[in-house]
Amino acid sequence: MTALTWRPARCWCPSLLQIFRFPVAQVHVGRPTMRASQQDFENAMNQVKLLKEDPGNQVKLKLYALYKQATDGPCNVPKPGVFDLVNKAKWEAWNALGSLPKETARQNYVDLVSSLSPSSQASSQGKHGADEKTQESKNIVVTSEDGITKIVFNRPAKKNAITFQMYQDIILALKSASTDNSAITVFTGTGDYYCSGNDLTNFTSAPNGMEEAARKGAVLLREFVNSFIDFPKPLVAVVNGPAVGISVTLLGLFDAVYASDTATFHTPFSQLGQTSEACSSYTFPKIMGPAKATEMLLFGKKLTAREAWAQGLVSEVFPESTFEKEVWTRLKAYAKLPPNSMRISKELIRKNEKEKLYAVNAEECTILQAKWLSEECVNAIMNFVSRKSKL
Ligand SMILES: CCCCCCCCCC/C=C\CC(=O)SCCNC(=O)CCNC(=O)[C@H](O)C(C)(C)COP(=O)(O)OP(=O)(O)OC[C@H]1O[C@@H](n2cnc3c(N)ncnc32)[C@H](O)[C@@H]1OP(=O)(O)O
Repeated sequence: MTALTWRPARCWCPSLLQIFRFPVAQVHVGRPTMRASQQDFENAMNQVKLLKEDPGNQVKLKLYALYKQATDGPCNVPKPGVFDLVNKAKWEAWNALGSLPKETARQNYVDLVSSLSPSSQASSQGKHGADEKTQESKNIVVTSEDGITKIVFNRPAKKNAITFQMYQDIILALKSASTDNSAITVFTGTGDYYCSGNDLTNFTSAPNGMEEAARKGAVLLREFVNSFIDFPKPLVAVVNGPAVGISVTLLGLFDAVYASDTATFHTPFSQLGQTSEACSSYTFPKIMGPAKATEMLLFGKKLTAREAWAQGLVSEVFPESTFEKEVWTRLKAYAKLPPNSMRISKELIRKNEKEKLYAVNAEECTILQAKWLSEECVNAIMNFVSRKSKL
């Protein structure tokens, strides 16, 4: 990205003023601890003007994005042209905040400004030292180190099944990672599983009835998958063990997938009375051809890591004994590549597909919303919950 000029307190460049007015320490994943008042927000804006050191382009972009979100709400202007690099980067940073509420943006802005004390400025300028923990919720852990933001499914006692809260945490983690200092973002799992897919008990607690739960589930799923479609940096899956359901279908939206030879890939949607999601009804036939996609998505055929590699879903398979070492060594090297080149190349690959992906996602969610209310699905889930069936 073209360097964004930093002018300390007394010599503001009017054309860049908007960028520097509104620092964002970090986009909090999880709930803000308190609400910032308008006065806190204005104080923070004044504090920014007093910063003596340039906080770096990434922080300036975050400041800009949070300011716009806090004042104007979600991004509502057309995207600048591909060669208008600075305005495009600003637009992307703002747009990446999606529907983040104004109050949350204001709070994040205030938090960011207060974090830009001399001691915290080093990390916000991308000087990666020791492991910099950016977010931790119980079941999704996010860390950033060596130019890599790592998002970890961390619920090994339940084979990393994804709860309703985890979907929301991942959406926020991706938003934050899209504008942090890292070059690439990686998903992996704790324990023997990569992820066992949707937590099937998500369907069993519906205080306002199943129809309402299914409606909310479809809205959440659509936003969740869109956050993968839109993610601007290289997105890599380090599949450390078996993957089930939505954790498999999402792989079609990743840029690279590295698998241990202990990994398996299983999408038992028909067995569960459900249908495909995460755009897999489009990406899987495209990746592996319709005949192989049918075996997975309709018949629930489980693939070994090598089969998944042969069908183009996995980039490379490593022996379990050397998996972690080899993969992370490679990823650290990739993370040193010029980040903007990688982003732009990804954009070139993704941009012709985006409208199609949004449309497929929307349709899959509508169909699933109805399927979740079907007898086939309810019975399958009840059988799992009452321990009558397993994959
Ligand atoms: C209406 C509201 C909707 C809201 C939904 C929001 C969006 C959803 C969108 C996505 C929809 C669906 C896509 C999918 O992902 S479908 C795939 C779902 N996954 C499964 O069917 C896997 C079920 N699990 C198993 O079959 C087995 O557990 C296993 C993974 C094969 C592992 O077997 P194991 O013998 O090695 O281990 P096990 O003892 O069974 O598991 C240990 C404990 O973990 C619990 N657990 C495992 N997976 C899940 C899961 N997916 N959901 C909930 N719990 C899971 C298991 O119950 C054990 O718990 P406990 O020790 O007995 O307490």
